[in-house]
Amino acid sequence: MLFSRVTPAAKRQALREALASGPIVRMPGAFNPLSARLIEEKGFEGVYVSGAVLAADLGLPDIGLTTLTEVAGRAGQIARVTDLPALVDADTGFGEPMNMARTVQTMEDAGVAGIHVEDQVNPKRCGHLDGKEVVGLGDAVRRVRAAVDGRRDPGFLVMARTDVRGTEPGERGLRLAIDRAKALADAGADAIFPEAMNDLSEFEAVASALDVPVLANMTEFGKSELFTAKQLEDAGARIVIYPVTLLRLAMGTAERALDTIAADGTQDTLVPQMQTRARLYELVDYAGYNHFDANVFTYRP
Ligand SMILES: C[C@](O)(C(=O)O)[C@H](CC(=O)O)C(=O)O
Ligand SMILES: [Mg+2]
Repeated sequence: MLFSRVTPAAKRQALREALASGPIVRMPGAFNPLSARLIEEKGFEGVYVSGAVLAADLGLPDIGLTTLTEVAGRAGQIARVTDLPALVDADTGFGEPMNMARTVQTMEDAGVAGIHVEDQVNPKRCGHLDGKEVVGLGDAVRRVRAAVDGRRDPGFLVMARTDVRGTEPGERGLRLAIDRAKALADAGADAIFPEAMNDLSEFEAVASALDVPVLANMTEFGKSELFTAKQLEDAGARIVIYPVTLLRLAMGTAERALDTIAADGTQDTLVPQMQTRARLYELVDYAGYNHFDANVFTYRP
């Protein structure tokens, strides 16, 4: 049935082991619990819970309006239906360092495997937009230290994201981002998310300068080209996220479908593109609930 029997501690361990060796860890963004089921079935190693998706889902821009309670609630709903580890976007930590400690503990309680916290000022914005601002090194380090000190499960992954790359163009921006990443790793971050890298050589430069795993963000319509998992792995990245991909595809399809219904007066031509009723029931394990009540699953395709 639709819940995971793998404990949060075991999921955290699995993520750490996968990051330490073997192929790159691929994490598509789950825009809801159901899509997390699909991600697991298709053989991915983890699910990503995107702040941009969560905000968009609520009809909000991704500028730090969502609350810890909202994000942890949704992340927990996603984590409970999959055996995969979930990595959650904790934006700037939902407050000052003191809040950061509480953020980590709330995320632990939600059963997720780890979070990333970024060094942008509030209000934050998408890491691939221009005009971002970051906090000073001292504040960025304090956020990471508070997260690391606040966690109760040492297996819980605290990833530090730096948005410094996007604040300065050229070679200097990259150098500053690497320096910041090193300092955040020294402060105790288990992994680094260097945001808005321009090309593969930049991922390579960051990964080779650090002893901790590095994440590559393959968001569409951003600063980075869309590299393959293999290319990123060869460049030294240990984890790749496709944060908004499924939502963008689903919304693209929804928009076109509405146009078709409005134009034709029926959705009839769209039915072959749809996930069938049978497939949906399979994903939610409708039949499994018969264990409690044999009259529940009466559907025959
Ligand atoms: C990864 C990210 O933080 C997210 O919230 O998913 C975003 C993605 C996006 O807006 O495309 C980001 O800042 O890169
Ligand atoms: Mg985000």
